Amino acid sequence: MTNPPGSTPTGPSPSGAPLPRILVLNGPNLNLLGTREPALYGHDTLADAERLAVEAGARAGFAVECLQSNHEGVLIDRIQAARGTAGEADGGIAGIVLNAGGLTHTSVALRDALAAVAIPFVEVHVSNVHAREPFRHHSFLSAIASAVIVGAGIAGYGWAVELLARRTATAS
Ligand SMILES: O=C1C[C@@](O)(C(=O)O)C[C@@H](O)[C@@H]1O
Repeated sequence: MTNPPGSTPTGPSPSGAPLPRILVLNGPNLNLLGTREPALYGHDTLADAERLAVEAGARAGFAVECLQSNHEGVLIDRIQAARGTAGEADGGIAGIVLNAGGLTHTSVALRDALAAVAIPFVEVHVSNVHAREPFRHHSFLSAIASAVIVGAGIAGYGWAVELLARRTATAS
């Protein structure tokens, strides 16, 4: 269900006004969800996770755009492109759900991009990273995240969208 950047799978609101958008970004190896180390990550696929996010967005009046990439720069480019778009005519990006995979534990550049755009984001991990190897206990992203959801399986994607939708509605 990975959509090209700019797509709005849930369409305009009944009034015809564009829906605000939530961007669901997945990093390296998350395209393998469902077949990758199922004892750790379960059998649900990335398409299943994205479907939960789209459905949660639709219930809350948000369009959801999904992108997965194994390349750090692609993720950073998409985050940068979202900067300052929140009020734009196409709805703009009001929030980001991010599972950065292994980049979570290594990428200062991804953190810098998120800090630069100042768009609220929820960090999601399918597995409980704190119950795993020590190198997964540190995240470069958590300190600047609105919230962190770990170990809830793919349910975390739907909850993250719901949380961003609520917080965005409260903030405006
Ligand atoms: O790729 C991943 C997946 C992950 O982000 C998760 O969703 O549990 C946890 C990371 O440590 C790992 O590198």
